[in-house]
Amino acid sequence: MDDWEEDQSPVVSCSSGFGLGSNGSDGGFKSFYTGGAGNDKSNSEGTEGSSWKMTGDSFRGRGGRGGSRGGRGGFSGFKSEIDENGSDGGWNGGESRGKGRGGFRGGFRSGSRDENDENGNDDGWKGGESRGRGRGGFGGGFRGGFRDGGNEDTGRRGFGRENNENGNDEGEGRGRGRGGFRGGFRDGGGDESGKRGFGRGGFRGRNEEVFSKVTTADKLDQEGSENAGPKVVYVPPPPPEEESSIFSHYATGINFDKYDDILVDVSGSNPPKAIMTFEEAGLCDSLSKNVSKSGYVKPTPVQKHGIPIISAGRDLMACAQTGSGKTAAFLLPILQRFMTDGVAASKFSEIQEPEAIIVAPTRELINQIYLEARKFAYGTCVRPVVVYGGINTGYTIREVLKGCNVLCATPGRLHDLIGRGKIGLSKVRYLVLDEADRMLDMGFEPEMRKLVASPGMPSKEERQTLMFSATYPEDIQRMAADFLKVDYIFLAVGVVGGACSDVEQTIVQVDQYSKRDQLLELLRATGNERTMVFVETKRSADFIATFLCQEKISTTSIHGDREQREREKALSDFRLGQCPVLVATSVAARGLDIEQVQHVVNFDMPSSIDEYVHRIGRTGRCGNTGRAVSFFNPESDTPLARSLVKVLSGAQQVVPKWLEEVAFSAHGTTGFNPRGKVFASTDSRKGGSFKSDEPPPSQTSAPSAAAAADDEEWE
Ligand SMILES: Nc1ncnc2c1ncn2[C@@H]1O[C@H](COP(=O)(O)OP(=O)(O)OP(=O)(O)O)[C@@H](O)[C@H]1O
Repeated sequence: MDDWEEDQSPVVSCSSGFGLGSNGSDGGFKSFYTGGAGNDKSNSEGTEGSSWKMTGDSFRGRGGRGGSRGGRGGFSGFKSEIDENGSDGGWNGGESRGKGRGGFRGGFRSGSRDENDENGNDDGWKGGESRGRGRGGFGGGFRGGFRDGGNEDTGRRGFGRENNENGNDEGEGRGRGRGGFRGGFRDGGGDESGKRGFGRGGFRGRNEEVFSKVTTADKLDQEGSENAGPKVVYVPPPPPEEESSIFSHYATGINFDKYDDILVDVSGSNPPKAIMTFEEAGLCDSLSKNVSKSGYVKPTPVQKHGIPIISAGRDLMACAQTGSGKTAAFLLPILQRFMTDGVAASKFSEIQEPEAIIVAPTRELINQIYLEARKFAYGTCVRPVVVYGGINTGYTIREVLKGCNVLCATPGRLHDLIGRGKIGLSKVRYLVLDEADRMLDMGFEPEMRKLVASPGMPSKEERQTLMFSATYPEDIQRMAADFLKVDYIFLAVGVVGGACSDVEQTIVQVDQYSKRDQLLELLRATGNERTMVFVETKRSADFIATFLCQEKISTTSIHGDREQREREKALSDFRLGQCPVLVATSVAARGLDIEQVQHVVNFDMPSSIDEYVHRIGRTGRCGNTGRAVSFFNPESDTPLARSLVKVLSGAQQVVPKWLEEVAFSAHGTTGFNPRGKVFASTDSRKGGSFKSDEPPPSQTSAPSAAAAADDEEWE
């Protein structure tokens, strides 16, 4: 990536006001405009840091902010946006064109709204254009055109046409740029839509909200700094206040009691004895009440073992199958300790020092963990807070400063708040890594190392570190040991990396071109049952969602190119059954606990077997049964065959003959016993016996290459 690209601040949102400006460096120029309402427009060039502000009479909120940042010798990018409450209507547009090194690179994005929803989110239409030439040619792009993203009450004026209930956007794009074109007409709607437009093709403009990895996330939401990237305006709806919603839960399934039969392996010196009931956990009254209000009658194995281990002050690396209650396994003992020892009373302070920090890889997952923490802490003095990217920083900071005992965070936003001096680490007693293998893989490992090395963070000897996942590649286990005390306990419930046996897994051999028809057939057969369809790239998520909508299957989608507001709306529509089909990338593969997901479809096979295990684990949770159908294309998915056979066998599933043959032919037969004991519950300190059969990276499958190209959307 060249310097210029690193300098880009993706456009996050656009809404009201009209802004035009630029903010350059290195011999470029810098200017900034904060505009109020309507058509006000500023175009300031060549002024270092000039700025002006106005507040529109007719609008309550601060107006849009527009700016374009330029790299050396030019400028690029544009953003326009609203304030955190987004209460202002009007319209907004922005344009930027500029010269980059050796050429132009620029962008334009404009937006407008007619009416806001209650959160002030920008519905209505948005349009945008970005044009420009980068080094040696075009590096700009276009995204937008007309975008009509409203709900029923919005988005009916302006240029946008009436949109579907899902708020999917329709846009027109034109442009040239490196890598082609993305735009054209995009129409991703529900029943009423999806008929117009040319889909999304080719080019992908650069100034979109695309990456939410830490480095970008740090830039994303910086507020109050002219040098910063665009301000994120989204403020999520407040969490439920009524007890019935806080404690709403789904019933455990018929296989819940079978959890007791799962083999458990606890290794490490002097592990505390498991508990058999919640009463034995010694929870205080409030917690006990909250546990029963949550519908928990008896602990799952990971809770039976995990709770006493954590209560005894031991570090823990725990592996248990998807949907088996890992979240409560770490939350309950932490909260109990806080109740026993006391925590700082929640009160406003310019810096908050949480006693527990929980990190997870995606925004939706950390929010879910927060809601669980809030549920179990209900009626106690412990205040959990959640922070994640894609929502307004000012709002987030205000929430944190009100008091924070348990901080649930995605890494990018966590580091941002630490950097701003809003979070101090010196009181941290618990550090929890949920989806620990993901938190320690290449993407997040540096962030985690940075976190534990941050000023004030107690050393591993002085804090308790807890790691949870359903999968633990051995190399990650070894690395995880760097974060844990030497005598940590390794807890494996069932087979490490094994799939949940309550999910009936079917592998269907397909070729690339028959997948869509097969998906359609399958979804027509499942009717209104809730189904998650996993695809490998963000682009195909949009494409498949659009296709299904055109086929009158009410579908929504979630992936990292969608704004946070859209992501949360999609999830909520899916949860509520308004859209029974959710097309998702791996951003939704881990941790999400959604009631009544009966089916998972792997439209594209994932590139790793662990990802497969997490994806299919979105169904068959908490003793309920579920089904997973996976489209296996031998042309691209063969490298996964052998691991897949093992996972199927390990979960007592039927292994198709053809898959065994593919697995044999791909890897030879030495030592291959598809029916044998396929996994061991293995602590890597014992030498380990879990060996991945996935090929080394050079042999990765086509989807994984595609995914790499599309990049992924972890927070
Ligand atoms: N002891 C229990 N009794 C009844 N329900 C439970 C119990 N423990 C957890 N649950 C419920 O089971 C569901 C799955 O729990 P949770 O999300 O913690 O699973 P998980 O192991 O973290 O899954 P994943 O690996 O997918 O992250 C949740 O709805 C949770 O409330």
